[in-house]
Amino acid sequence: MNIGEISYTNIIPLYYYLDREHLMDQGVTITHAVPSRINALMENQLVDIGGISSFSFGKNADHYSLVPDLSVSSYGRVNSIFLFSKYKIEDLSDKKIALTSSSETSVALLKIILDRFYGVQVSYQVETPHFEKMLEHYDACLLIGDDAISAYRKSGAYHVYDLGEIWYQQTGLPMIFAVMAYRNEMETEKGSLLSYVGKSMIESKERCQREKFVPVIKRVLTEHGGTFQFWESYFNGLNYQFSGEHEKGLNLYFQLAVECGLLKTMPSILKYSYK
Ligand SMILES: C=C(O[C@@H]1C=C(C(=O)O)C=C[C@H]1O)C(=O)O
Repeated sequence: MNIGEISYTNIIPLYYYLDREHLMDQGVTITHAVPSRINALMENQLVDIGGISSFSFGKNADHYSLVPDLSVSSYGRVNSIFLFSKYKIEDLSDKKIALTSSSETSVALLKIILDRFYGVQVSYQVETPHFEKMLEHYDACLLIGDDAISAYRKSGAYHVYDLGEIWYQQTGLPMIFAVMAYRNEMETEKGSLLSYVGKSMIESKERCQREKFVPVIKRVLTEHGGTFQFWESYFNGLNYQFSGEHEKGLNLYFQLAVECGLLKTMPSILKYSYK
């Protein structure tokens, strides 16, 4: 079994307390990469279970199921998914926007927000995430994850929009950026290991929450700098559940994606029930 692990700070709580040695003994490997890469590896059956963009789950819902109770979501500001713009969002008509190549959920979310919530038509181009280079050539850029956090520190005079905040203001529902999904074959091929991995991720998340993320924050500080207070409010602003409200939020996102022509059909959300 190969587990996909997104190489961003926001998803660490779901993986932090995994017993990696035990997993290795079971023949499990772990692949680290940005979300779009994990999504592609899972589509190509090279990753079996992992945090993936919720949009990628929507595209592949016939072949994937959700590990219950897990997501990377926000009710309002997410603080790591930003549109940095030279213009106010309502004045972006006919402008050129650079989209990070690392994302699928937020790329579709931005298109939904501009089309459906602001009624502005723009042109898009996918680019390697690089704050300065993107804004040298484009009127605005979308960055996510740790790229967005470091760009925010130098965003100075640009208009900065948090997509989680806009989604919540417009819909009153949480925005689900990542889900924990597995390829359906795993249920028959690796049922007990799948169950162990899913339960371990839930336990990891719950322990991190009980500890108020302190051990995670200490590790993140050594790798990414910043202040304890910043990371504390970052992790507390994120939501790692998958409740009925999350399902509502995800279904609305999928419905709008279908209406905008970003998804072909409305996906159905299947959840695993542990035996
Ligand atoms: C909260 C975030 O959510 C991420 C956004 C994703 C996307 O846009 O495809 C995918 C996985 C999430 O980890 C973030 O990266 O800042």
